Amino acid sequence: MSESYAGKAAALDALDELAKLRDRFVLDDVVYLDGNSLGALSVNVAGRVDDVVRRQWGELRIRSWEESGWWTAPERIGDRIAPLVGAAPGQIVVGDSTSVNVFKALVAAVRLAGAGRDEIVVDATTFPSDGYIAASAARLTGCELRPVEPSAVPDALGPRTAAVLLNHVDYRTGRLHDLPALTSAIHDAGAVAVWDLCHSAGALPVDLDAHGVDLAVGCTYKYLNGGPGSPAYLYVRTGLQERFDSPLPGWNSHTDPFDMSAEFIPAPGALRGRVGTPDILSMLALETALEVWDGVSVDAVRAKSLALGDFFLDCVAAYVPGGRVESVTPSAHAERGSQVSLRCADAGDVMKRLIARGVVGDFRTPDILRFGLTPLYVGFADVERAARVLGETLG
Ligand SMILES: Cc1ncc(COP(=O)(O)O)c(C=O)c1O
Ligand SMILES: Nc1c(O)cccc1C(=O)C[C@H](N)C(=O)O
Repeated sequence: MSESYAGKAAALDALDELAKLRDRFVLDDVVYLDGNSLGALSVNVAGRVDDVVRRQWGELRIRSWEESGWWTAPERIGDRIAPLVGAAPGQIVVGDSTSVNVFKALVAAVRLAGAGRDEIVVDATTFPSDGYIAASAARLTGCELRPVEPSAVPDALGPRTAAVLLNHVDYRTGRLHDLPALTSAIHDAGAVAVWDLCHSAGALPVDLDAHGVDLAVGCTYKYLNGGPGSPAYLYVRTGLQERFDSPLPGWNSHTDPFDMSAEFIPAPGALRGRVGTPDILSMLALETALEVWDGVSVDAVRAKSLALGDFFLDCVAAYVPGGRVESVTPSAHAERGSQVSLRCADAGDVMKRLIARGVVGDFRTPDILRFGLTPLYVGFADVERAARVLGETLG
């Protein structure tokens, strides 16, 4: 049986048009299925960081803010991310962590919603940071916080709803939520839609502009491979930019930072989503990491991601003794992100054993084995091996 799945994997890899992209990354013979936590290093990054450190910083020093394009990096790199999430230029700035951008977006969303709306709806299954920040944002803005399962959000909306914070893909189960339908329901209720794209950007089409999303945030260290702690991003739809009132106005959000005036006059457009001095080393590493996307279509990435997920699940069904694992990731393509999550007894120990045998995924409490599928560098033979080693580990 193992040979037949190995044979199928080889045939699928031979037909895979994205397979050649693997050479753009620094990889070894480990099966790396943790790109949904930390994406792999792309080959161009080390040289760029070396140049930024030695020449731009070491030799040009302060001149680099202008001459090396440091000052405009947040919006320039935002525009580089924009096509990957279906956004026209001028709507994304890069900087700060996702958590900080969730705070900016959510408080700004409540301010955009206006008087009389005093309720924040938050995804009840959310990644913890978003939940903690939503609770704090609610206290700060005098709103009530309502945690609601994403599928129940339409029924929970009402005239009091100011803002809704949702995850596009659930970090634990890999479930993809219906962004177009939920955004539309939120708008019908007169509220502002804020989406967290951490687990979807770079893995599947998001189409922010087409679906009229108001505000969005995401990290860049997962499917965008920006590196550990690489800066996050904030999307502010063009039509809302002039009313976007950031709860963190810093000198970099000002229309004329070097005016150093006591009065705050927000920068035009998405730039007002900036706060303080950008983290240049991480930001320029990210800019270089994004070069791997040159000539790559997000639709092709999505098609491969789904095929990898289907094949992995087939291999798991074939190799893993019955009843030892249960997929909590929906099988329907329209409901699946780019990971497969398996519920498993002793999942923490099982993952340690997999990692010791060269299959790297991760464990999420209480009982989830998480396998991230990054189509830019994961192949069908990788997922066949992962399932085989899982079967041997549990056998
Ligand atoms: C969905 C989601 N939101 C927010 C975060 C937090 O991101 P950060 O650590 O960049 O603040 C993460 C991951 O850490 C995440 O998966
Ligand atoms: N940001 C991370 C980190 O610095 C260390 C380990 C993991 C992470 C993560 O991103 C976790 C991730 N958001 C998750 O989906 O679980």
